Amino acid sequence: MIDAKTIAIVKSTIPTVVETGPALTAHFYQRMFNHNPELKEIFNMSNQRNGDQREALFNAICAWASHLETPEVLASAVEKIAQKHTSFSIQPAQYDIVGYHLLATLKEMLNPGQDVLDAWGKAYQVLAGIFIRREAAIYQSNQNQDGGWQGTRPFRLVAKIRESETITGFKFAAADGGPVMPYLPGQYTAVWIKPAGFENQEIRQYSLTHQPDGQHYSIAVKRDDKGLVSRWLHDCAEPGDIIHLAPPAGDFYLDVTPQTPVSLISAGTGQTPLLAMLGSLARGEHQAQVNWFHAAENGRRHAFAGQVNHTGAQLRHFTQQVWYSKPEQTDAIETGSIKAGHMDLTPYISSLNDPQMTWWLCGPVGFMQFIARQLVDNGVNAEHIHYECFGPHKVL
Ligand SMILES: NC(=O)C1=CN([C@@H]2O[C@H](COP(=O)(O)OP(=O)(O)OC[C@H]3O[C@@H](n4cnc5c(N)ncnc54)[C@H](OP(=O)(O)O)[C@@H]3O)[C@@H](O)[C@H]2O)C=CC1
Repeated sequence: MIDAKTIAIVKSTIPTVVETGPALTAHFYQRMFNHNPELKEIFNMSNQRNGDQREALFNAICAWASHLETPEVLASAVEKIAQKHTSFSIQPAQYDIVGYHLLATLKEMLNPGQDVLDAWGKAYQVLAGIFIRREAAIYQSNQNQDGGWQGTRPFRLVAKIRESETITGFKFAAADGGPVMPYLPGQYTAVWIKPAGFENQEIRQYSLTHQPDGQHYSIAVKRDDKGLVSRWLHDCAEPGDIIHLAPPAGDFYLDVTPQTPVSLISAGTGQTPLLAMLGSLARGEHQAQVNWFHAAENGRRHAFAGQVNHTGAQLRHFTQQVWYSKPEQTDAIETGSIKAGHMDLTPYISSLNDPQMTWWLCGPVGFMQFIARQLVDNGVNAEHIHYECFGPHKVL
């Protein structure tokens, strides 16, 4: 609980902090990486370069400062971040480092006086305590599961499967040959790598694409010409290689009754968490309607078509529609379920808009905004729309 005086002081300084925003976060990160360069092994340095990480930290701090009296409003945001932190194996001592540099940054940039620094210090300690306790609980729960572990565990790459021109699947088994803990459909693992030639260790989250089998984890990765980790996985990783993985985590997972209708809506590699959801619906012999809507550039870039057809065929009530934004002559447009152009759900929403329908979105943020707008404009209850942004979270 934070006392009223502290809340009043922190709140009174929010406008100054917002005004100084980008300069403040730039100073903070520069300071922290200068003094504690070991943190470069944990932070995604690509997100540092494009500013996403800075924006995310700044937004999180402002959200916290604005809701000091009602922290429960931030419960789902806290859970999302805590889950992600566990895949980075964040430890309590790292909160002390961040807190130290945060206060030093406020002092150096704003020189607001000791009362203000003390108030921000107290508010930060409370927030850090919430994360530390939640993350400790997740670590403990992972450790206690059959096949669970804390931190990272060496896995052997057992298969590398080309799923489209740009997307490749990677299947891993624990290097010790032991079982691996289950996960919920939609959760991710994190890949930890530092191959020769990398300046820092890099950690990236990838959604788990298949059903838990107690022995393997499968992910799928789009090769990004500028992406350090995706290029390494595509171009260098070979079956037999040892790669370290974090335990599965994430708060975006399918949690529905067998009677709940489900629409899974994705673009590009955004389909990866939804593939696991589709698989779990088939495995659970889902009673209600299941719809698969997917956008890809063209047939060469349309991954997992076979897996979706195969899984969909096991479902009692299944429909599928696919859109190609840049179709090629060889693509069978307007035959079967493939259309040209961007995804347009308008013709489907009214027929699908069972009040119980749940909508699960994953893809580029702009795509999810585009689809969420179509849904909401056509009367879908926003509370039935679930989505995930990889990288720092955005509100649709
Ligand atoms: N668990 C998670 O949260 C995961 C999230 N992702 C995210 O999913 C995204 C996948 O990206 P990627 O595979 O590169 O997708 P692409 O850029 O290849 O896009 C796939 C399709 O979506 C269309 N599209 C993209 N943006 C829009 C838009 N604003 N409105 C309408 N249609 C759009 C594209 O059309 P066009 O050709 O016109 O661009 C294309 O047809 C990434 O942002 C990634 O971070 C991926 C995996 C897991």
